[in-house]
Amino acid sequence: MKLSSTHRPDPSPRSYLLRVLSRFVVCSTLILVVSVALKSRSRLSLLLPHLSSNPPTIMSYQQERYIAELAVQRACLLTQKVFFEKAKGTVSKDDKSPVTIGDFGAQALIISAIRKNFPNDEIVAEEEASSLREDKDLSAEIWRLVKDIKLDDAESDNILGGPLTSEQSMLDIIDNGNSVGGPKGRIWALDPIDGTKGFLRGGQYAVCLGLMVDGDVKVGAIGTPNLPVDDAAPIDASTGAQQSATAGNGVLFSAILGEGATSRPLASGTLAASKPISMRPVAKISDAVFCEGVEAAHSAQGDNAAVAQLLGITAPSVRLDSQAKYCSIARGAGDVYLRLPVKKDYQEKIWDHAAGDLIVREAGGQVTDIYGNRLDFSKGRTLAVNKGVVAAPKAHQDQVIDAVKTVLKL
Ligand SMILES: Nc1ncnc2c1ncn2[C@@H]1O[C@H](COP(=O)(O)O)[C@@H](OP(=O)(O)O)[C@H]1O
Ligand SMILES: [Mg+2]
Ligand SMILES: [Mg+2]
Ligand SMILES: [Mg+2]
Repeated sequence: MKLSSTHRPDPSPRSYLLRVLSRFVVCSTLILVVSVALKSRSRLSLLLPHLSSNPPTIMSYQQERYIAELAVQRACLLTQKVFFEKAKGTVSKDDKSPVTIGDFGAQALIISAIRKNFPNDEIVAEEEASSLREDKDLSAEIWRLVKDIKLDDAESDNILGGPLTSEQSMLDIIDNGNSVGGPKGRIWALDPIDGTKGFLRGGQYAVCLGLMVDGDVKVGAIGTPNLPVDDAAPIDASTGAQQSATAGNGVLFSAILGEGATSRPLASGTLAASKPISMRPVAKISDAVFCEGVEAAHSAQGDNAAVAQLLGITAPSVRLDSQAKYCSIARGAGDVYLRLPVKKDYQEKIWDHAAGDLIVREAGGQVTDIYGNRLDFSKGRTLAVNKGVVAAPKAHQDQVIDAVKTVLKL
């Protein structure tokens, strides 16, 4: 009989078994290869997020926090040196606000550490070097200071890139903080000395660094060399320049989004041990203690007092310069931070708030503007769409905002 081309004779049981077996082997090898490829891709995408079509949910920022804290700690060695000098090399900026050799020097040291560790990141920093390029004596004075600052621990100092190489490179590094900011990418916000007026007066000041990713603050670190290490040390309500009799002064605060806030004593080498911090539970808002700025030109103290009165708060407000206010309420030394606007057209600067905003929120607080909107760090170098700042325990934020709206007739 002639066989058609499609017709095959029935296979023998042996060859049939062999065919089934070989198909099974091919199929299972294929399944294995595909599943291994998928697994390693998802593992890789955690490290290289651009490989994944969905952004990874876990991104820990531990390294960024570590570098930020170490860089702030090193910069505080410089600011502390200048703090105890009578002449702080103060010059007046175009807006008439002061800037000292401490501000310039701290900015150079911190930007150099960021450049070394995260060379592709952008930086929005408060100061720029144009006045130093015209004032050779001041530039030389800052360089004399900066070149000798190092952490006691050589390995930690090397991680930050070691000493800067020349006066000229120091000026260029200071000008690296000129990013326009915005809603995309990794951008650091740096205030080398926040509360310069407090720094000059002998009060509180803070060295502040935050990392924003796509306009959202992910990491914050703040060094406050004049805050007491002891969270419960009494604060002088009129000056804020208190001394702790026991544990001494100098605290380093930090936070990572979603991972809580911590504090540790400021050290001079490796980082000291940290502990979690949180806002104080306040049963009734009338029990709360207000923090506000010392400078009447920076926040409306009369309006602050009217809000306090409306809320039934009788304790005197504690006046502190700088983001030490955010840090204080984050560790329960005070409960509410009010920064009600003095001038209608003033735009708050992102470096004055980025790190403090995150530290307070991670300690259990809420931070908004006077309308109750979250601070928006994606609008450039200023908080262009916000007015003023209100920070309070989460449970009481709405009540405080209502009082603010009543007092300001919003
Ligand atoms: N009219 C104004 N309203 C609000 N903040 C102002 C202001 N003029 C200056 N500032 C900011 O207030 C900051 C100090 O805040 P505080 O009064 O809470 O200590 C200053 O930071 P620098 O000291 O870094 O320049 C400056 O950026
Ligand atoms: Mg300033
Ligand atoms: Mg500032
Ligand atoms: Mg400043």
